[in-house]
Amino acid sequence: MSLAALRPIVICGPSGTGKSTLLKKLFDDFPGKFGFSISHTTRAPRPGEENGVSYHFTTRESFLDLVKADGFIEHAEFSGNMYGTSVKAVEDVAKDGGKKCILDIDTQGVKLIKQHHPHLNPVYVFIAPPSLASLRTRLTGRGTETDSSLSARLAAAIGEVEYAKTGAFDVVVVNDDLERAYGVLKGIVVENKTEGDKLPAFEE
Ligand SMILES: Nc1ncnc2c1ncn2[C@@H]1O[C@H](COP(=O)(O)OP(=O)(O)OP(=O)(O)O)[C@@H](O)[C@H]1O
Repeated sequence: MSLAALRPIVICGPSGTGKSTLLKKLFDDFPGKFGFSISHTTRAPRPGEENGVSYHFTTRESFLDLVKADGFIEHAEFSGNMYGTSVKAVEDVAKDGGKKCILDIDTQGVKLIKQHHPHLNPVYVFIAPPSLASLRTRLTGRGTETDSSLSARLAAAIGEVEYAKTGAFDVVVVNDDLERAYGVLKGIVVENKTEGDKLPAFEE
């Protein structure tokens, strides 16, 4: 398949909106068609982890060199180790792996790609909840949140929805009924369709 047909797919949407659920269905249905990029990290490999497979293991010095060279789409430090998604790792999924790269990132990451790495030319997909009330129900139902993490995620969701309202995404998928939403997502990422759903007004 041509590299143009293997444009990376950026999947973005509020926490709890169902991104992982939808992507799991896609990976299960189309084994070998999609891939995630391999991240860089400065942490030491654990037993069984292979360089270039689990992660690109690197020294802090080379990691920082790559940061300076604007080689990362996003990077962050967690408990003393640096982690990042490099531009090259995303390109390699198509070039070396022959797969479409799926990037599950937040709106900050979307903004960084648009500002610093537009040549990646991804298809930007926003996964929207049907309403903020349903997002609250899903996050509560998942059983992973405390009161404060729930409030933080809902506050972040409002900011993400506001960003989506600016037209930053090529296409929107409203995850109301899972099978219906999956059908729309599949149309976009497998059949290269450009029609999605209308972004809800979120006026509650
Ligand atoms: N269409 C749907 N209808 C009802 N529940 C759903 C639907 N899609 C997903 N869910 C449920 O909503 C919860 C959140 O889904 P999921 O974990 O996939 O969200 P996420 O967007 O990946 O969140 P995060 O960004 O925090 O990883 C899960 O419990 C999931 O089973």
